[in-house]
Amino acid sequence: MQNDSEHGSAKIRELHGLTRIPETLKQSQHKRNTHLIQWAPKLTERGHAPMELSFTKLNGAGNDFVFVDDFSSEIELTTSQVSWLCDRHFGIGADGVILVRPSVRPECAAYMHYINSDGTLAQMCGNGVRCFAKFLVDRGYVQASDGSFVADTLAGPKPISFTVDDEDKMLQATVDMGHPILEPSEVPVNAKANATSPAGAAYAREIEIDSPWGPFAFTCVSMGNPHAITFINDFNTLPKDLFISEERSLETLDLEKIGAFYESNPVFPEKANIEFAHIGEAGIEMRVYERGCGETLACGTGACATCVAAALTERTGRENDLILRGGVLHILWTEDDHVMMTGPAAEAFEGTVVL
Ligand SMILES: N[C@H](CCC[C@H](N)C(=O)O)C(=O)O
Repeated sequence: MQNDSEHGSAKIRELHGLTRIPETLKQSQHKRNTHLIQWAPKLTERGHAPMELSFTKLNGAGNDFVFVDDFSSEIELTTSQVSWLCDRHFGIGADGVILVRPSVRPECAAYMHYINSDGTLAQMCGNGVRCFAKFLVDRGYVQASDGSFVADTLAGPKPISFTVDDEDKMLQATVDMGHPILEPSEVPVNAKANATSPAGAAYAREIEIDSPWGPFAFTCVSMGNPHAITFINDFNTLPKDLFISEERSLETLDLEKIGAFYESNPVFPEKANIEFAHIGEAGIEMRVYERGCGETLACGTGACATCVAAALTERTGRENDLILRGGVLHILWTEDDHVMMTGPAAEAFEGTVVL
């Protein structure tokens, strides 16, 4: 007969579909009789020798990342290793992992390899590339006195200018995020272009996509990665069960429900980052449900895409403060079609893990 604690553990394991206790857990349970379920791949089951991994934790406006110096280009992480590194209870905790590698482009200082917390690769990461700047400056790969460099990404080279505040160890960077991509087939989104931008580009403007809570109108913009932005003027027009409290506002919108529904909607063949925006008095208020991550406190490419969408739909001008849960990003969509993103980057701590 199982005693209560073993019965309880069996119940938890059953819930999580774990049919056996890893050896390491048996010892820990034996010693500390805990219900800890380790998601970390067991040392003895990796099929390779344990890998010691030094990392640095950085964030841009609360969008946080595990950085790894991979200038030797030897590190390949499995999906389960990325998920464990990003797990906020059993691992380090982050929205994604960034491997810093050499660039093949002579004009670029290094290449940023961004992986979402679910292990999927993404073309670009705006908050991540500002943290990338801080990582390179702090380690002397880029001289602080230079004040600028070019980062290599899957979305192409991104020129960055930066200042370093030695006092609070913060870095402020302005990144040329390049041209917004508006052609529906390139976002990509399965929708016909129904509008033309001032520069003459066809795009999907306020296309209605139905949901169990009614249709939402999305404007679709890529910054190298796909974004779908919906603007909500009056939250009281939305169903009550879309909110986590009686108050109906952007802050109480149940993003786990509505964000997840649209992130994987078949209208987005490569899924999409979903932004919910409201034009406020101090700027564009925005929350984001990210592809491959879920809700994050900020999204740089999402802030860029939302600024472009707000200007395209004549809600605002081409320069806006994007007010996110984790901070404010300043976005300018220039007349010559470059999106300039300005914001902070900070380091939290360094460490070493064994994978
Ligand atoms: N947080 C990132 C975006 C990550 C995009 C990723 N979720 C995807 O496109 O799959 C940013 O600051 O731009």
